Amino acid sequence: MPLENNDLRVDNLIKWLGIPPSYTTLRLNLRVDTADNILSQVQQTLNIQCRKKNIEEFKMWLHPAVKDCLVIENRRPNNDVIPAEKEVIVDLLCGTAVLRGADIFSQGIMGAPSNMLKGDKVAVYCDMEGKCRRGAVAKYEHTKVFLGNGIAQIGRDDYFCSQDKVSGIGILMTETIIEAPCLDILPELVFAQNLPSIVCSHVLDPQPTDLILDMCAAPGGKTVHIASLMQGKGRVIALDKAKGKIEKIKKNVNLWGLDDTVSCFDFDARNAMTDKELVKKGVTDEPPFPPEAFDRILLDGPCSALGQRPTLKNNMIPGVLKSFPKYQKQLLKTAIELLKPNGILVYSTCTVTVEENEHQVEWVLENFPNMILSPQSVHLGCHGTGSNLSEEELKMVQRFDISGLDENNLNCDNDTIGFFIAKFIKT
Ligand SMILES: C[S@@+](CC[C@H](N)C(=O)[O-])C[C@H]1O[C@@H](n2cnc3c(N)ncnc32)[C@H](O)[C@@H]1O
Repeated sequence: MPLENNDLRVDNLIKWLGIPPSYTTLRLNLRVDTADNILSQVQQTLNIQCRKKNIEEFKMWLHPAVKDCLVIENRRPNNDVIPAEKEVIVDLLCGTAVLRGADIFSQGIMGAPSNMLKGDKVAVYCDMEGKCRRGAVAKYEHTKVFLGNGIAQIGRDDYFCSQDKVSGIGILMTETIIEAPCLDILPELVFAQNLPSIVCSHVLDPQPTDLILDMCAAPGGKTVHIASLMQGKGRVIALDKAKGKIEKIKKNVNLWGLDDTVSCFDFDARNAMTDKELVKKGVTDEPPFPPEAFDRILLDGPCSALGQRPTLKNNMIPGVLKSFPKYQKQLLKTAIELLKPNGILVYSTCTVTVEENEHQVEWVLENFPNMILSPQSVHLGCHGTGSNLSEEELKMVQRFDISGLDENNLNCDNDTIGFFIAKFIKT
């Protein structure tokens, strides 16, 4: 949509950030079955889910341009959902997941009335201020947002008073403001991932003989995708600075049977290149690595995440926001040093700021004359914006731009999260 005025674009951005995308996308494990067969298994599984919730079945189809992507259409029911009398409070994280189709796990319940019994219809609210104490009984009087109604799977006493650890689904969401499938299904066959993230690994275009570095890998969504596209051959090295997240990558790698080709390390990727001593000894198989060691590198690093949808509340403070570009440059510099000549670097973020996106591309082109900006083979997003990049260069980067979304022109390629992808070749 031609939104010339910047203020209008910001208003539009804020509006759409608060609303979840109208489509859910799943990445398919084509190493174990065909796309058509996986689609019918997903359909059967979700149809059972729909019958249980007494809602219409979801429409789904294979994405015409992304071979391992299944698209499911979410719904915004026309009739208003009237809140049930008994109120359950969940935290912000859980509330956001509900808007994208999740049911509520027992651990996600913060407050529930003393008379809540198994089978009761309850209204679920998200605690916007983080003030609800676990086990609260009284009606929550701080700011809360209604998410929909659900059916309690066990009574209040079983949640908060039982000696046994309670797990599993606590509230089955049956009447929601947005109807989206609950994606806790078929983990060996499908991985819930936003469309731009799926596109990102295709842009890297990993080849079976490659040695690939995934610099900021946790929880491993793209690591697993890259290794799958390499057909279980070659090698992927996955780094993440957060030690606690490495197990998550390993779990995802293991689920799709890719342990033999992926190695995971908790390591600060800014320090992933080493001195010349190790170079003399040849390529090491753990970090740090010698210069020019990798055929392809993905830098899907830390960012302000301002493209995530829905965002019910944003806690970003200016100081933190401003710190990202400098940090990303440190990672970019290391990535460029670690890349072989003719190697490919893909830089991506899930944020909308020009400083973390187009300006970083400008910085790479200005400071590393051996890096050439390259067109992207799956290009579903818009062109870049707001920088000194030439028209030609802006066309080569890919921006999933929610500030330009138009109610009357929504499709699975544009009604998704805000995301940015740039691809470089090292000469
Ligand atoms: C956007 S997330 C990555 C998502 C991941 N690529 C995926 O697709 O599942 C960014 C990650 O960067 C990690 N990180 C931040 N600074 C890092 C650093 N200096 N070195 C390695 N990882 C870092 C964070 O712990 C976080 O897990």
